[in-house]
Amino acid sequence: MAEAFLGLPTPTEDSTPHTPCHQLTFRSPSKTSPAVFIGGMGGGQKSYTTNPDDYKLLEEVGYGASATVYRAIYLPSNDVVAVKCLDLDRCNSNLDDIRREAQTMSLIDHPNVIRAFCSFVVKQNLWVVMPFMAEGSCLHLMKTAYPDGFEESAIASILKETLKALEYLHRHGHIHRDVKAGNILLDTNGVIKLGDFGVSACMFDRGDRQRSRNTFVGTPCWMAPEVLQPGSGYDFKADIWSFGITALELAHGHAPFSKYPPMKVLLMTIQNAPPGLDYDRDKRFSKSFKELVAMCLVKDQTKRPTAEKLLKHSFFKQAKPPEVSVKKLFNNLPPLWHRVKALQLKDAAQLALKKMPSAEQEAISMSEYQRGVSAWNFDLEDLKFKASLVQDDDEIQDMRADNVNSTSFVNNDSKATTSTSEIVPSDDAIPSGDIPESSNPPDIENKPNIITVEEKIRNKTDQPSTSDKEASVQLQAKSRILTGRNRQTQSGPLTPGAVLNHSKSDRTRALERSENESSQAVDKMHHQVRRAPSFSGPLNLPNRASGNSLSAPIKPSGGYRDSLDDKSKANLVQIKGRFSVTSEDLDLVKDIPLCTVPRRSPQETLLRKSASVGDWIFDSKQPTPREMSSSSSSSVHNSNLPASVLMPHLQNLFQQTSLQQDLILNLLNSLQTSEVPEASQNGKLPPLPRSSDNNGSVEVSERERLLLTKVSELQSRLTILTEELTAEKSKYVQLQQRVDAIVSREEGGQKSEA
Ligand SMILES: Nc1ncnc2c1ncn2[C@@H]1O[C@H](COP(=O)(O)OP(=O)(O)OP(=O)(O)O)[C@@H](O)[C@H]1O
Repeated sequence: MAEAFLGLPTPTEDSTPHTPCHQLTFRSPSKTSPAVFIGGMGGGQKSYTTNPDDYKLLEEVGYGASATVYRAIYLPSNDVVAVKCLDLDRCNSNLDDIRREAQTMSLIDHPNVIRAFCSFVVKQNLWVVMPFMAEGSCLHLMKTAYPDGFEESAIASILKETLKALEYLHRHGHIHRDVKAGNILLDTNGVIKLGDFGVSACMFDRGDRQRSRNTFVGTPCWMAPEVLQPGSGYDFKADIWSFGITALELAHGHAPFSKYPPMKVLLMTIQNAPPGLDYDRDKRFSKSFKELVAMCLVKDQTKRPTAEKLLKHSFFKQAKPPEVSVKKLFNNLPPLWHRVKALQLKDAAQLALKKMPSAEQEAISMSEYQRGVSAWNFDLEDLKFKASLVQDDDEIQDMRADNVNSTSFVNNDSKATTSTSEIVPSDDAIPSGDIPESSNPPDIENKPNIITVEEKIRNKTDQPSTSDKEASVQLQAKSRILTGRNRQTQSGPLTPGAVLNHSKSDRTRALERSENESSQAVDKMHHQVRRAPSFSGPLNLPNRASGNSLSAPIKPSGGYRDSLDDKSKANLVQIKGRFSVTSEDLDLVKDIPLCTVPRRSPQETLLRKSASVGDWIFDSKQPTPREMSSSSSSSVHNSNLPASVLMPHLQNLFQQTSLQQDLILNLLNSLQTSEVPEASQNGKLPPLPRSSDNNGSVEVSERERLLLTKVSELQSRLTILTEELTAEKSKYVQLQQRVDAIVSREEGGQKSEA
């Protein structure tokens, strides 16, 4: 099996649309060039074709950051399958990468890991055909019927099966990177499989993806600290951390820190003691369960046990077969698709509450978060910077209380210890570039998926919710029926351009949505949920990208060049680093505390306020004050122009210089009035923004260094300007006298002529 992961024999290309599905085939809608590449499927399985017409898509049973999952009928055999429709236009990976990952996914062969029967492309979607897990994910189940989590016997079974899956993947050199309740799938007979491994996880987790979607959305609740640490590598032990978080999620109905905004979650994960089960609050859980969780949630990844070792933990000795402990959880529940609809309605309602314009970005994050979707896509520096700006004392107080209550089982040496009653970052809780790289286990010979944090950061989401069971039962919406044929007629041929064409895809999906002939009201709400992250542009399928990149408003988050859409680019005035200014944003200059600075037109303004975080940018296209003053004065000196021309020019120069001086002074005042100048004069860094509980452990960010440098530059420029201004003033006075003399001379001459 290891060979299967590490390298595949080249499969034979198949160009017949209806051949049994041993291939991953990229197919054009016209079917004239059906086979672009081929994947494989292990022998001894049922055959599935790569012809989309052979699949009748029924109800939607799930959706995530990048995909929508449908229950479907495979018409040739009447088998019920799940078809995951992955949105390829969210992915900048080339087709070879996708093929490689799809091949890997199709070769997975373990009873606890979802495998792909086959995959093929329909328009800009990759369809992945896989077993249908009729009870959906643990997350959906909790949201529907167990908002406070499952009982321990069910948790033990679920975790044990999940751990078997992880042990298998790790043994074959793979990191799942998305272990969470939303990816633990359940079948009616109690079978448990870990999903979302392979195509979506791998193909999107490349640097390209991050480049295409640079703004953070979502929450890093499941992410291991080392994944969040710049410069520190991580390995399969990151999955063990996520597994521990998942254990807490199953126990409480939500992941730890899930009530906090993503930015805070990131800081808390890095700085706080690890979360855990509390001896008092979690009395219903056994000591061995608490110990297991504590073993997984050790910040030093080298001290986390392997999946193999964890499987031998005493907690799993008591685990019953899932048919006994898990199957009963589904009693009396409505069908999965009704539950999913109900959850979507609820999401829509919650999102509607968050539609305050000022909270748009937070609404995006929280919406995704509540839906339990995740993506590995945010800019860590941006995130940290935003996190450092979070000054919500109330929430920080909550955080303290929460940690006091919940973090009582801290284990840094694989031994249980009781935490103190306040947040005291342990050594390994302090972000540091010194965190040791974990040594790779000898049994993993190949790690194609091991990545560095600069390339990709894991981002996972969840939020507790109450039961939707009643609402689900009441739902009488008819099922939407979309056939592969219908879908296929809705867009042009598949080309690389089409695959990456964002707006086209969106339009296509909007058309697909409009096909829905049933349950109009429900779907309207549904669409609102889907659309929510975008806030503009065409209707989007659920995905995080829509919320955080191309169509998202750039003002609240600060846009990157890559994430600016065409419209934004058209208005672009200036981009410097992460700060961008559009023509619309120029008006924001009015936000400067202009106590002493007269309002000027944007064209005259040299320093502009960024739309993103109120930073300032110097417009290099415009002449610097020095250039202006020198050119002005030289033109005055060398000119034989008449006074009537010179005068306005000099007055303008004088006014501009004064304004610039005022502007710079004003800027300095607005920057930590007393601290910054002092610090810069002393050559020290100014104090950093801190959350109240970090004990001074926030890293000095590159941005802050840049800011300080900029302040120093401004100060020296101010000094120069002041000198120049003085010189100009005296020149002005002299010139004024000369002009007066010339004028009086001319007047005298005119009088004498008269
Ligand atoms: N084989 C399946 N059978 C039934 N339901 C499924 C199946 N696969 C996925 N689902 C449902 O669809 C949801 C989304 O699927 P999946 O997690 O694979 O999508 P995704 O876009 O990769 O999500 P994310 O990246 O947010 O985890 C799952 O949480 C689950 O509820």
